[in-house]
Amino acid sequence: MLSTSSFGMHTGLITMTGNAKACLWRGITNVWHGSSRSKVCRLQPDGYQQQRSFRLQISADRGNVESGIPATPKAIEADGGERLFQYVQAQVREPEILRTLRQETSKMRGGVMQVTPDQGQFLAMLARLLGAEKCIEVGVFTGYSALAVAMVLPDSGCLVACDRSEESLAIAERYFRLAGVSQKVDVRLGMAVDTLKELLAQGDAGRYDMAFLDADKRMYPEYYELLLQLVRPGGLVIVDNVLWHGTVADSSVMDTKTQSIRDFNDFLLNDDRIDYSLVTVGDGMSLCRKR
Ligand SMILES: C[S@@+](CC[C@H](N)C(=O)[O-])C[C@H]1O[C@@H](n2cnc3c(N)ncnc32)[C@H](O)[C@@H]1O
Repeated sequence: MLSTSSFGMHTGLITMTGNAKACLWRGITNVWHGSSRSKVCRLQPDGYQQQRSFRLQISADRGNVESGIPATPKAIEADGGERLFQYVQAQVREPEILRTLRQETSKMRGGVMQVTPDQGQFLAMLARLLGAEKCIEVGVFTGYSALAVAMVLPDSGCLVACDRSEESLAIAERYFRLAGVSQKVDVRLGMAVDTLKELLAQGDAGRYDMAFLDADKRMYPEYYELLLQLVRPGGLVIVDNVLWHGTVADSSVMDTKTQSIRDFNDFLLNDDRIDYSLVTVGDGMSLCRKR
């Protein structure tokens, strides 16, 4: 059940009770089933979804005394996550072209799928830290994360951008042109597994510095194995949505998608081919550095 103090306005408060959780962004409502705790979230005036796993996950859980791990990081606990998320987004140096793309995408059906501004900036930072020349993205959509990375690649660099949606890629390509990075982006329309296998067949194993995985979640294990072959030792495979709106930590949620992400996270935790760090940026990103 949804109730709201000013439903339809960009700054309204939504209270979620019963068997529904909702997260709202510009003019679009997404409701999914989950636990019955009452939640509050604020509509976004600026076109990005609140992908705050922690905010949705705040519970009566006060942490584990035995392990010494607190319930939530101090800043989030003090704030509830809401203002802090807004504050973090306001600290992003978002180029105008990315802001325009984000705002256009947020009005589209499925606009919630694009990464948040801090994620885009974080990916660009990782590409710079790696001195990346060759990157791959699996799951481009309208191109926010791909553009964030392509913009920081050197002129000699290349991003292979994979997606199966012609319609989404058309928007992405328009923005690549507007940003003047088209020559650095190799757009591949089709099923991403086929594209990755083609790259391996043409001898690209170990040639990539960084890969970003943000497509169909149940295929993550297969993409990951292919991407791990494509990146060089010391290169990064970055996996998005590994917290799945916080549901991975809620033992009452047992749907197959959540469970597949939990299983995949556990697999990464134990994979000794990589150095591994799960960071709570956006909806959770796993950094997998190939050893
Ligand atoms: C979460 S969105 C990607 C968001 C994007 N990274 C961004 O920042 O806007 C997932 C994308 O994966 C694509 N996708 C899903 N399954 C795919 C597959 N099997 N092969 C290629 N692309 C796929 C979808 O078409 C969709 O555009």
